[in-house]
Amino acid sequence: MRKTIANILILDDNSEILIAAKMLLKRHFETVNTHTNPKKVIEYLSQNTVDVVLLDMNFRLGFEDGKEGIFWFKEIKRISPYTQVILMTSFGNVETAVEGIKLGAIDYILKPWNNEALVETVKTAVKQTRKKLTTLEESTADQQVYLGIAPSIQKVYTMANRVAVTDVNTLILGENGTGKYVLAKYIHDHSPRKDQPFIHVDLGSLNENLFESELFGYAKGAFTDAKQDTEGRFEAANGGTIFLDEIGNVPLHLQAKLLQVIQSKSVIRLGESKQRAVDIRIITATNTDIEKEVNDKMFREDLYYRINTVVLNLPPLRERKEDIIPLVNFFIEQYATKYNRNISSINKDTFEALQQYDWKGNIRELENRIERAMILAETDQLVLSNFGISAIMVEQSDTEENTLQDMERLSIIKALEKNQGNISQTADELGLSRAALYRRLEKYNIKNDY
Ligand SMILES: Nc1ncnc2c1ncn2[C@@H]1O[C@H](COP(=O)(O)OP(=O)(O)OP(=O)(O)O)[C@@H](O)[C@H]1O
Repeated sequence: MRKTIANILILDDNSEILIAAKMLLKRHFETVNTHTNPKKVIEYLSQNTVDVVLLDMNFRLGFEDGKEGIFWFKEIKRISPYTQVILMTSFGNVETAVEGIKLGAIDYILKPWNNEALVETVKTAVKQTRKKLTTLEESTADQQVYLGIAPSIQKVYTMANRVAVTDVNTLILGENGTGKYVLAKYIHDHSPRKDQPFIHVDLGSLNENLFESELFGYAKGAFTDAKQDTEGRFEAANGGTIFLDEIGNVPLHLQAKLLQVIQSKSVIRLGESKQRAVDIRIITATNTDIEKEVNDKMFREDLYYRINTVVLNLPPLRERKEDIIPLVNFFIEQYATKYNRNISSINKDTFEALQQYDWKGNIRELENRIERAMILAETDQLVLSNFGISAIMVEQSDTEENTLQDMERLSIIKALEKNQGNISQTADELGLSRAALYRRLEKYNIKNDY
């Protein structure tokens, strides 16, 4: 059975209910998580996109009037307005559930539930969330992008402007949250294909069963659930751009199938033999060290050379610290509008701490933390605790980085000494290219006067 790609969260204090609901829903939806603690759920929602929450109305014995459910329902909607909430209630509490519906819950179900009805209710809710998110994506299609002042990022966007007007295959590299999707969309929006579709496929989230049917489409009857002829994502992108995200996570045998489409610019739907030509521009991205994957024979070399005509390297945020404060201001402005908050300032110490913090999750983490701060702030000035960051975390991230950098500096000096300043031998010993070694000598201000 084809599972619906969706993230479902079930929140109930009764672990038996959680197990039963998870077992049922896991058969129909890609990701199903459960939780007994509503506070943890709020934290999870501020970091993740959740399509649907199934929310129990009563948490503690003796508090069975459903009021707690309403409280947590409001919290969920405040943190994640696009998530749909289905209330779970017992017969005696229908009135409170109806109150929840008036406040915006999509539906309620009575415990014990009917399995089929529950699955259908969740499916309808997922569709609603998707509709809202698509509208949101469309309305933010020409959302402002903060390009950045650091030379490393400016180089990337200058290059992006140049490749945008061509059709060359472009590979975007960067850690999680560095803006690979944003850059791919930017290239599309600045290309002659901008009025045609931009199709984003997260290859990492497609399991093997879905891979071919999602990408290549299928003919009616090709498998049990194939009720009608359906085009795949490559065909949907015809005339425009397809963005193949997380390409480094595709298993070897499926890489061959991708290579074939990229080479021939045509697809064959499952259950058909007819080739269908597609006019597409291909942008790929990964956060893996793809060259290493190629060397380790985990990624096909021929596919790598197909996709990497131009490579754009997005630097992590900790290596472009000059962009942290402008990005903070950028997101404050966006979320002030979204949450209707009159916040425009941060105290100086907080600014400094934000700049020191190492942002392992890059721009995504920064954006999430600012959104959280904008929701939680009690005054019109943001303080560090609103970001969920403590002074200790800042200090640790700073010393961790320093220690690592100190260690790297020291090992370079030792290797240089040992090889009496010979750059090629030193680079070899350190497993670096000559260029990479020169960059580090400059970065750590090491003079090679051996
Ligand atoms: N230049 C930018 N200007 C404004 N917002 C940005 C920029 N780059 C990234 N962001 C924001 O940061 C978040 C992460 O960006 P994006 O999804 O493009 O990163 P990614 O590298 O594709 O992440 P992942 O590898 O985890 O999929 C998004 O919410 C995006 O809106």
